[in-house]
This record gives sequence, C-alpha cells and structure tokens, in this order.
Amino acid sequence: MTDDPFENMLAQMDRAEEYADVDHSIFERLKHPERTLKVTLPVELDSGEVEVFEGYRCQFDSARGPFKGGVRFHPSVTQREVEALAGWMTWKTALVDLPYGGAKGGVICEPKELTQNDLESLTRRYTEGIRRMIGPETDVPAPDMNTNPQTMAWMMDTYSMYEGHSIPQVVTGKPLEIGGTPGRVEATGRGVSLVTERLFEYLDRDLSDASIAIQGFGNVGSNAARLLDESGANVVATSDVSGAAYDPDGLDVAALGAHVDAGGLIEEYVAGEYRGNADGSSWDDPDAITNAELLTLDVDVLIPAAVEGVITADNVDDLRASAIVEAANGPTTVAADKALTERDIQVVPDILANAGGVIVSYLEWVQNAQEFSWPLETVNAELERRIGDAFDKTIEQYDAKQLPDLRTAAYTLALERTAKAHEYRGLFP
Ligand SMILES: NC(=O)C1=CN([C@@H]2O[C@H](COP(=O)(O)OP(=O)(O)OC[C@H]3O[C@@H](n4cnc5c(N)ncnc54)[C@H](OP(=O)(O)O)[C@@H]3O)[C@@H](O)[C@H]2O)C=CC1
Ligand SMILES: O=C(O)CCC(=O)C(=O)O
Repeated sequence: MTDDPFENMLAQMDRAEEYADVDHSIFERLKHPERTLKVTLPVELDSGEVEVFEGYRCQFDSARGPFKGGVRFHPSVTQREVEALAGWMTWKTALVDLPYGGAKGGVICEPKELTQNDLESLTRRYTEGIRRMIGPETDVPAPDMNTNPQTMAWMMDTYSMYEGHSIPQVVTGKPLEIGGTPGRVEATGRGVSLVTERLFEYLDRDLSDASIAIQGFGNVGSNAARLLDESGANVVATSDVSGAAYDPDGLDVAALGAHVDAGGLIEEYVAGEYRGNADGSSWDDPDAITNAELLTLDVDVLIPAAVEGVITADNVDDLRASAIVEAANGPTTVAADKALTERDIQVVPDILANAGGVIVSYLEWVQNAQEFSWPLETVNAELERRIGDAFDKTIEQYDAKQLPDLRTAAYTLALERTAKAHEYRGLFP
C-alpha cells in the first residue's frame, strides 16, 4: 500500500464507488483536480538571508460552488499532499452540504524556525503568488496546520491592497476585529466533540467516563480535548511533535492548555517544566510516552488530530481503541481502514469529524456578505445543527444501504452530490 496521500484519497473513492449512484465517467472525472498552481516565494528573512520557499494552491472541484479550503505551513508539504487535501475538502463540503467546492494551499517551510516578521513576509508573498486564483466568489482560503487568524489577516490585507479596498470575504478564520466570526477558532474541535457525542449516542454508550487519547494538541486537538473534558469524558493522553503525555486517571486539560499557550512543549510538561503559572509547578504528573505508543493505548476513543497517514498497515493490529474519530485530515491509510472495518472498530471519517471548521468558515463568509455579525450562540447552534444533520444522514446511509463502514457511507453521499452537480451543469461543455 502507498504512503502517498493522493493515492490514499483515490483509494477511498474507489472503495465507495460500488455503492455510489454515480455514472462511471463522472466518477473518473472526479479523480482529477481542476488545477494546481505552484509558486516560488523568495523572502528576505530577519537574519538578512534570502530564502526561496515553494508553495501550492490546488483547486480540486467547483461544481457545487466557490473553492474552499485551508492553507498549511509545514516542512512536509508536497504538491500531492495539497491535492489530496483539496480532494478531501471537496468531499467534506459536499457531505455537510455547503455551497462550495474544495481547495487547499500549502507552503513548504518550518514555521518554528521563522520569526513573526518572516512569517508575515512569507504569507504576503504567498498571497501575492496565488492572488489571481483566489477571491470572495472564486476561492476562499482559511487556516490549517500552523496558520491562524493572524495569517488570515495578512492574506486579507495583501489581497485587499491589490484590489484597492477591504475585502474581508476573501478569507475566513480572520480576527474578529476585521470580519472574523466568533466561534471559528474552536469550531473544528467543537465539531469533533459534537460528533464524538453523536457517535456515543448512536452506539448507545456513555461518553462520561469514556477514555480518550488525542494525537496533536494544536488548534483542533486542544479545543476537542477541552470540550470533551467539559462534557465529562476522560482525556488520558495527548501529544505534540516532542512526545506524548499519558495519565490513565485523566490529564489536567486546562493546565496543559495554559502550558502550551505559553509556548511550552509536551515533553517539558511531562518533565515537570510547567510554563502555565507563575511558580512553574506542574498541576498533574503524567507519564511520558511516544506518539506511536499513544496511538495504541487501550482507550474508548482515539482522536488523531495532527498529520495524515498515522494509522497504517504497520500499526493497525496494535490499535486497542474501540472507536476512532478522525480530527486530522487523512490519518488512516486504506489498508488500515479495511482492517479496522474487519475488526468492527467504528471510524468517524475526517470529512465528517473535522467539518466544524469549514461549517463555521461558511457562516463567517455569509456574515461578511451580509455585512452583519452574529453572536456566538447563533454560530454554535448553527454548527451543531449542520454537523448533526450530516452525522444523521451518514448513519442513515450506512444503515439503509448496509455499507461496510461510515467512511463509505460519507463518501457515497459526497460523491453522489458532487456528481449530480456535474450532471446538471454538464460534464462536457
Ligand atoms: N485548523 C482547522 O480549522 C482544521 C484543521 N484540520 C486538520 O486537523 C489537523 C490539525 O490541524 P491544526 O490543529 O489546525 O494544526 P496545528 O498546527 O494547530 O496543530 C497541530 C498539532 O499536531 C502536532 N503534530 C504535528 N506533526 C506531528 C507529528 N508528526 N506527530 C505528532 N504530532 C504532530 C503539532 O505539534 P507541534 O506543535 O509540536 O508542531 C500540534 O500539536 C490537520 O490534519 C488539519 O488539516 C481539519 C479541519 C480544519
Ligand atoms: O475553514 C475552511 O474553509 C477549511 C478548513 C480546512 O482546511 C479543512 O477543513 O481541512
């Protein structure tokens, strides 16, 4: 089996094809991105050196509406990865029934080695590079790994400078002060938490007291951890690149959040080098484990919330979680997926589990178009309604068609909706 995320995305589509009511020629069309732009980004760094970065924006499919999807800054970004992520965005927006297509952007860089000025220069260069592709009605970027509201503010400002007036709607995930919506920062984690609650209801299991391991404690992982902790579940492990913290009695999620917000690493936290309060003491005393060990913990729910391709043929037999909720995009390879299906381990697929982010991005975009702002309660209620509806429709499809797993159910819905849009619009204009 392959490590290539794009091949993995295609294999996920292939698994769903036999159950999807989609004409084969349209299905074949859906395997190809509309376009990918590669940009060269020379940036003068604070150090005085000029470094030449490489970036991409892939627009995968626009049959259902403007392209939509985040921008990732990471050393392991590749064109194939960006294209896979753009494909997943297409299936995600279709599954949760947003009037969008799918896109994704990425820049190959190590943000930890860049200053704030470097990041601003790189973001502005990247935005300039892709600015003919993006726009409020054509392609609307948003945050993903290592990008955040500040990144979106620089993108919006750069785009607006070229257009000659402010265009907040060109990106979502902006700071509140320039047209962001309340609730977007935590939206993906909130969606993960809501979907986990729904899964437990469906399985007739009690989430309070369930043990949860979360790989990744960034935007998505930390917010999912906080909200699941608040709903009574027991978050027993989490990680960053430096390693994982494990406490079978439950981690102090708030303390861990304060430590990471203050710039601390998980390996420092487990070593007692606590940054979250003035006296430097740690609030709990977890064990240090590796990221690989976290994935195989005996827990009720495993939530991968970092990178793709972490649950593979090599470790799937060692997994002991009874359910998996995919907060990350593409964390499970198809080979592992088949093994999980055979073992009856329920997997809530990424295109459903992490759709809270793009749902609230859509709500931000709509507010910008209306030049009106909604309170947090309205945004959260609409998020819950939309992701809950997508969850219910996925379960209905899974039960009604006796499908092998939830991913196949989600893909058949998404592929059928996208194919229908192609049919109505005409495949061969
Ligand atoms: N942000 C969003 O709204 C959305 C994000 N997603 C997906 O969720 C996932 C996480 O995104 P997000 O939280 O925004 O990203 P962040 O950059 O905020 O956080 C990523 C987290 O994963 C950790 N991490 C990175 N690489 C590895 C690795 N190889 N092994 C273990 N941990 C690792 C990071 O550690 P460290 O800090 O040490 O680097 C960090 O804790 C991605 O797959 C993303 O595509 C999906 C939908 C929307
Ligand atoms: O909020 C968005 O528009 C997209 C977020 C994203 O990149 C994702 O869902 O993977």
